[in-house]
Amino acid sequence: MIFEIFTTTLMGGLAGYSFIKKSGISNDADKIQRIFKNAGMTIREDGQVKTIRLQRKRKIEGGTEYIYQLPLGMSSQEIIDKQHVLEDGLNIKDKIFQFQLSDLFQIKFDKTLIKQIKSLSTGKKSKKEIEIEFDGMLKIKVFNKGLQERYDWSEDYLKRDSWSVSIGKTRSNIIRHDFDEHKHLIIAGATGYGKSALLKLIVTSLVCQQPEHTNLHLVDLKGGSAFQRFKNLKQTRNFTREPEGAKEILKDIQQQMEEAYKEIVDAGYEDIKESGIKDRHFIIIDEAADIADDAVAMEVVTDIARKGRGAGYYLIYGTQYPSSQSIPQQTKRNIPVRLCFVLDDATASNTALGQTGAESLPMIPGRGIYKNVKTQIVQTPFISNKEIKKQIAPFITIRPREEEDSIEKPKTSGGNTFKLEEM
Ligand SMILES: Nc1ncnc2c1ncn2[C@@H]1O[C@H](COP(=O)(O)OP(=O)(O)OP(=O)(O)O)[C@@H](O)[C@H]1O
Repeated sequence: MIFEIFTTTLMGGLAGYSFIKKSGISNDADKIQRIFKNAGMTIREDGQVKTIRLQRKRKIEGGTEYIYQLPLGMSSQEIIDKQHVLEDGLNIKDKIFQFQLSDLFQIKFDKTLIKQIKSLSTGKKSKKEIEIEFDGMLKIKVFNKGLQERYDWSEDYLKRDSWSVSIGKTRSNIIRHDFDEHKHLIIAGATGYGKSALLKLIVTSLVCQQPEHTNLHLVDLKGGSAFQRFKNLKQTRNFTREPEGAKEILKDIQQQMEEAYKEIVDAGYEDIKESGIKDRHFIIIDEAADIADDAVAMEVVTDIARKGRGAGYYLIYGTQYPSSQSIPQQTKRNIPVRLCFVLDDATASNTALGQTGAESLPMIPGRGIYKNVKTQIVQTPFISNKEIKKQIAPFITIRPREEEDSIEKPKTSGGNTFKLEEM
């Protein structure tokens, strides 16, 4: 019976394979070339239409890399912006049943055999995903399967005594954001795709990795539920859920930051790293759009983005409504590193990321684009509230009631532990 199913499927596969081969559409290199022409990714030179030229291809883990030469006058950014057009083109089905010979060879003879054959015959294959890079040559990596849809955070991702936080996985790498190197971070994304989860993960990691030197200023304008669990951490210097409270805290931080920077410079150092001071301050704002109308608060945000790096005041700025109001131009210029989950449209993606792409991410919580030097698609680790509770438990202080009340107000001292004379 099993043999019969297998041989029938094999014959069907062979027929399908030879049809696809004949029509030339199984070949991703040909498809890419056609997509470029059809989508107008061409230039005109001496009256001729020119597009990318395939130089070579090679097998990589999970797919194939195609290496192209760009014609003079075509920009790689233009191609990166059209990644979704390429991806859609490569995933267009030419018929209901579509499988290749290689799919049949991957069948495992175990108790899932029937399921595997069924999924082949219903054509439920994983969507192909691509990554584009330009380093003088245009490299298009085509992966036969999508990125892992979820992975759980574990303690192994912690890097003790470091400001480098694990924030995602690509197919081949763990991506870490090193706050001492890249300082600020903008996190954008439509509601429900992992922004708050990532902010909680960052706070937990910082507290566990640098418990003695992390200073948190938490502005939770989404109702206070996400950051509430961090309110009584010994590292929490300020906590508010109100836009008005946020303004007061921000003004106070601005003053502290300026004093700290002056001390560093007066002592003859260029920045906090050079001074050897170990403390760092993280101003974490969840829903920046809620203070976007407040000119004073926004002026302070821009100032921290501009001057905070030298003084060790780092901004982590989350919003689900990226716009020119919620992320002013100057703030954007000073925060080149972004992590963007799926967004409503290309305009929002352009605002948050400086390029399109976030609008066509798959609707998978935790799937995002991390833009640093390179632009990479990542899956962020998932950390449960139970795990957060376990990790931060050693750092919770039970505050006397009076102090508990005052944490909503900015603290003018205590948060700033810059003591150069102690070094
Ligand atoms: N990295 C992840 N991997 C898998 N699932 C995730 C991940 N991050 C978040 N989720 C799931 O998505 C849900 C929504 O996440 P989260 O609350 O972080 O979204 P959000 O973008 O902050 O939304 P909102 O703005 O409405 O709070 C979580 O409850 C969780 O179930």
